[in-house]
Amino acid sequence: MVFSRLGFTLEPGGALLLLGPNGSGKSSLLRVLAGLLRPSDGVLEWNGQTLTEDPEAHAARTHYLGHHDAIKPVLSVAEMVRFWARLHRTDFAQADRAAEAAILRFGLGPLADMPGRMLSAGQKRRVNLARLLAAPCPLWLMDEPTTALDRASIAVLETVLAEHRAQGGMVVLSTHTDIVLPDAEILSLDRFAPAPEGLS
Ligand SMILES: Nc1ncnc2c1ncn2[C@@H]1O[C@H](COP(=O)(O)OP(=O)(O)OP(=O)(O)O)[C@@H](O)[C@H]1O
Repeated sequence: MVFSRLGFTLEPGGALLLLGPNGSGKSSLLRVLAGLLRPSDGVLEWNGQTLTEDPEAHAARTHYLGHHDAIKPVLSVAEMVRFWARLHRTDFAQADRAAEAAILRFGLGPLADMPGRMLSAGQKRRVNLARLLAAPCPLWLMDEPTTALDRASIAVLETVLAEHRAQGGMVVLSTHTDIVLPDAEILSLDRFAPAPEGLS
């Protein structure tokens, strides 16, 4: 067991910051919240409806950014972001405009035609972050999103997070570094570690 007796509620515009040492369960909790991992006990609800009742609806309203960047080596930056934008919209012209705006927002304009295999670690991470803006979703689940980002890119991300929340979006984010997330509720995973055997 990784954690137990853990509970929280996230309101529109809210943010939850997951903290804790390596192995305390931050990624596991994010995967549970994304519907990728089933908890052995407990429930997750969205507006009173259990997630398992309609997993596709939950996937459609959720962005999950895990440790691995979803980068195709042969696709260009523009093609990858456009792919994500089109996946979430029916109006392709609108999707392409959103993709372009997302690319510019994360400073990827000069790299738009660069194939994924030539990107640096921080550039790959920025392409993944551009997905957030290219395809609007209310719930952002982010596993250490600042990894490999330079200070300027972290500042852009902080602004993007604030704008998302100002529009009623929600964020659950794990990190080992400092990130500005005003009024975020803090969940320290080590507080929910199961008691060692014999002490429970
Ligand atoms: N697929 C799996 N099967 C078995 N155990 C796993 C699996 N994935 C993770 N674990 C274990 O669950 C625990 C929590 O891992 P998790 O990746 O959630 O931690 P974390 O808090 O995100 O760590 P880090 O800060 O290192 O990213 C660890 O002890 C890990 O070994």
